[in-house]
Amino acid sequence: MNYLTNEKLVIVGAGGMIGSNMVQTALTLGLTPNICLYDIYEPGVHGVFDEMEQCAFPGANLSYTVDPAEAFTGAKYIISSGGAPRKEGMTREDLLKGNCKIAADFGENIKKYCPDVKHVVVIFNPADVTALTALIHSGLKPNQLTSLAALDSTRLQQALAHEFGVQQDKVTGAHTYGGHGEQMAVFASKVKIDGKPLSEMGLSAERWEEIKHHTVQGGSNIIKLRGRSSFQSPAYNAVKMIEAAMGGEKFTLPAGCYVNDEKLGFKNVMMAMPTTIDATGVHYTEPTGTPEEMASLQASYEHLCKMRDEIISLNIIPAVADWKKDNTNL
Ligand SMILES: O=C(O)C[C@H](O)C(=O)O
Repeated sequence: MNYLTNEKLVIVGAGGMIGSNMVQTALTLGLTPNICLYDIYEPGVHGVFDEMEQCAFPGANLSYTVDPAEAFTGAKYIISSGGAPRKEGMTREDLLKGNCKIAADFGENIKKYCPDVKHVVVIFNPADVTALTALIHSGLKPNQLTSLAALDSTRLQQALAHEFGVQQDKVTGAHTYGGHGEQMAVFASKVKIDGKPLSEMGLSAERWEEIKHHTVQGGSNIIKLRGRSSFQSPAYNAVKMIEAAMGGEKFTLPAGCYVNDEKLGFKNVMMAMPTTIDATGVHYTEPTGTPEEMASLQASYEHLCKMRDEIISLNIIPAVADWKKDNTNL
């Protein structure tokens, strides 16, 4: 097996459904043989470790631990699904306080044990705010950390593919920006169906609203269908982001990234933007769209600011001016 790199990848929350899927996907895609499975629940992570070894991936060099020092030391790439998942009837934001505290500890562990880590992906909810929390506590540079949001774009792509009876990869430009929550901004203006602009496909305004709703409710729909929150699609998307950061196939779906941009008017938040992830990290470009789309992005941004300010008021992250003193990269 030719792996992309030999550097250490740590999967946080490896004993859970998302975590175990990430381990398997990373090995199947041949990212690195050196994967450390970390979780606080020993039997769970031990069980996943045993199963992964029993898959007998050629050349794999797996380890598992419940000790953060052992897990993080020497890590060059980390994906964390280490927060609580939501249950039916909850929004992602109901997890804000508990999961942001977990994200703060996660960031501190990075600072303490692996400050030279290359790229980190945070995918537990509300992902934009947990990722911001981890970034602030870790001391990493903004282009070294991304969060889950791409899933909303693949859901939009899926819905449009079904609508027009085309293969999913024939739908391009189906992107959502802003937060990975009820206030995400779903953009239509760049969508093409098999090369033809969506505006020329005869989609009614009413049907577009339904597709938008399906996209926004994508995570809740999985919970209704499966009785638990999604795990295969976030796992796959997260591993693809790390693959890109390792120098593999570029990741071009909108990922959550840190934005502090006077010109764009988006300041001190993590949000989904038009992004590319490659071996140099995550890079964003300016989102463009119709006035309505830009207004929905502005509303999504303002909502993210409110969540950020809530965790500042809970002392989980410092006030903006203070976090900039602690992490001059931001
Ligand atoms: O919706 C969830 O709770 C999980 C994830 O964020 C998703 O979008 O599927």
